[in-house]
Amino acid sequence: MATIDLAELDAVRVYALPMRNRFRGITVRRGVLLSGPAGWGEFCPFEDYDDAQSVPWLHAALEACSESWPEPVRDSIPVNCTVPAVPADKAAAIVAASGCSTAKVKVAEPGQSAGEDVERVAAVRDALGPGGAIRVDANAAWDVDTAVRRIRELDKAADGLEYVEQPCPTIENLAAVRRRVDVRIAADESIRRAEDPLRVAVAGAADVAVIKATPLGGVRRALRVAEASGLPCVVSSAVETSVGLAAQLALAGALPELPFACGLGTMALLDGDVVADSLLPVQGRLPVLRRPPQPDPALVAAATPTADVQRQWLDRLRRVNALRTS
Ligand SMILES: O=C(O)CCC(=O)C1=CC=C[C@@H](O)[C@@H]1C(=O)O
Ligand SMILES: [Mg+2]
Repeated sequence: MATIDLAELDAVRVYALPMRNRFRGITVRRGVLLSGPAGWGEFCPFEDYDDAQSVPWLHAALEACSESWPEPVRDSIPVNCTVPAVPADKAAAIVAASGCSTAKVKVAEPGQSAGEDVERVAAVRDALGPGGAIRVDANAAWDVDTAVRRIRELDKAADGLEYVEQPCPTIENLAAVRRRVDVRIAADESIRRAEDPLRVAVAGAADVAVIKATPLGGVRRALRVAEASGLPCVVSSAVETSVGLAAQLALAGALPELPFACGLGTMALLDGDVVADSLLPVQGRLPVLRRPPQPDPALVAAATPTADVQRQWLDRLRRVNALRTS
């Protein structure tokens, strides 16, 4: 891969943006924007990722800075709105404000009950109307028997689920659940963290692959994973700013087939952005850009965290880069 060295970058800017609701246990999203000859990239591994796990995230950022993206085969992408594990009335308001006809609903949040999930999903169905599609994401929280029970309940509350994303932790668990329910199974963490993503397809564990350019090492690498999976793919974000999200849209734009809406409506989860023309869905779609959007200096300045946080992220960037090049 023809990536450049950190020393060759034109600019490095740390950002911190608040989340509108707690999501994946976080309330502030942080990362680093990098500028190179091809434009801007974003390095934003979640803070629970160690340095080795963060290496592909840096590959993704440097790809955006130093290479053009593959030729797209479509110019806009249908996206889902993402509903965090919020109370039912708030969930309905998020769906109504989104303009999207597909919603992805977080379920199985630690500390919440099965009843809260059912209420949230039912409220989302009311807000979407009968024509919309609902998918749920359990982030590997259930064992096989619990998954089978909960999926049946949620399928009923949703009046039909499009798919359930990562109900259980292991590929073997996913395969077992898939044999016992009628709802499609999508693999997310199993692909992101698996040594060999192909195993998911091989084990017959999933109907859909959730593919993320940012944690998989960039658009080109993610395209190879998508192809190797042999499954229909949904591109989903890693809750980047519009800079990193543009790479995910480039991936969605370049996939030969795109049978489902993608999980890329996530700018709505962040309270703010670093670019002026934020990639917020319009009538449920986002454009495929040919190059990353340019950050707005005033917005970057407004999102700049304390000197301590900047130092932590620049240290992290240097450590991960040392691993990348070793
Ligand atoms: O797919 C979407 O609708 C939005 C992205 C999303 O849900 C996620 C992004 C980043 C981290 C994850 O916990 C989460 C997911 O599990 O898919
Ligand atoms: Mg997921």
